[in-house]
Amino acid sequence: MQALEKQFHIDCAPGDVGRYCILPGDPGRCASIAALFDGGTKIDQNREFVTYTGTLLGEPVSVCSTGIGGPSAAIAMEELHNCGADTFIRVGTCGGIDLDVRSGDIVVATGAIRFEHTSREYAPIEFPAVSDFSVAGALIQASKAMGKRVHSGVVQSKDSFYGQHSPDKSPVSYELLQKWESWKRLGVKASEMESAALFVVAAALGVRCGACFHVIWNQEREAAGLDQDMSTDTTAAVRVGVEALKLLIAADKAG
Ligand SMILES: O=P(O)(O)O[C@H]1O[C@H](CO)[C@@H](O)[C@H]1O
Ligand SMILES: O=c1cc[nH]c(=O)[nH]1
Repeated sequence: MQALEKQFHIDCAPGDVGRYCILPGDPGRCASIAALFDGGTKIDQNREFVTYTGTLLGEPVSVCSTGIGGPSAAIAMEELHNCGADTFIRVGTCGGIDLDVRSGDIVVATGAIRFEHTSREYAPIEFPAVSDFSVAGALIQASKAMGKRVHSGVVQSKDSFYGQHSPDKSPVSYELLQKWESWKRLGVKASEMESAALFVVAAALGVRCGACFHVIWNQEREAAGLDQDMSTDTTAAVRVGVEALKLLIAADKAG
């Protein structure tokens, strides 16, 4: 399809969004992210895609929700790119896998397991889903500056939320359970749903993408009888994403 002026899903056109974009999954997170921009104002809302634009350090920046899963995340990234964006930070939630990852911590993805199908329509499975190095570095630096407990490493991206949480109910439980055991033994930090698609689409488009997450819970800590609360306040992860964007803007301005 030819690139339209007004993009088919996000309903934005070139000039509506900044070069720098934050991508939450949840549309309900957009207003609070835009509140951290200077002059953040709502541009449009269509389906799961809610877009605001403002500035940070004088540079136009946007937030656009992706909805849940790789297909809609890939659409958001492609259409934002068509409007001029080239630097993306996913700010999401995740469930911890590694026992050291606790509720309320921050996870920064260095790479993502491609246990989803969207990325296969952009690159052969041998191609790794990796975060942009400078974006991951900015996210780790911002987390530490805020005094947060932060973990960096590989996350698992999947298509089925309940395949993670109720694998026994699935007719393919044999595969879900065996691979989950592999993720644990390989030191995978957490599970979420969009990063693999975003990292691979970013590679296909030649743009930068990183991701940070608020840890809601850790089912492995619960299974091991370790302390385990539920944490739903994503404020810190949102601030990490915005502060990281400022670090990237400042570095880009410095050349
Ligand atoms: O909180 P968000 O960004 O949506 O991220 C996580 O939460 C959703 C599942 O509850 C999935 O989208 C997963 O990746
Ligand atoms: O456990 C979780 C929490 C958030 N998102 C997921 O995909 N899994």
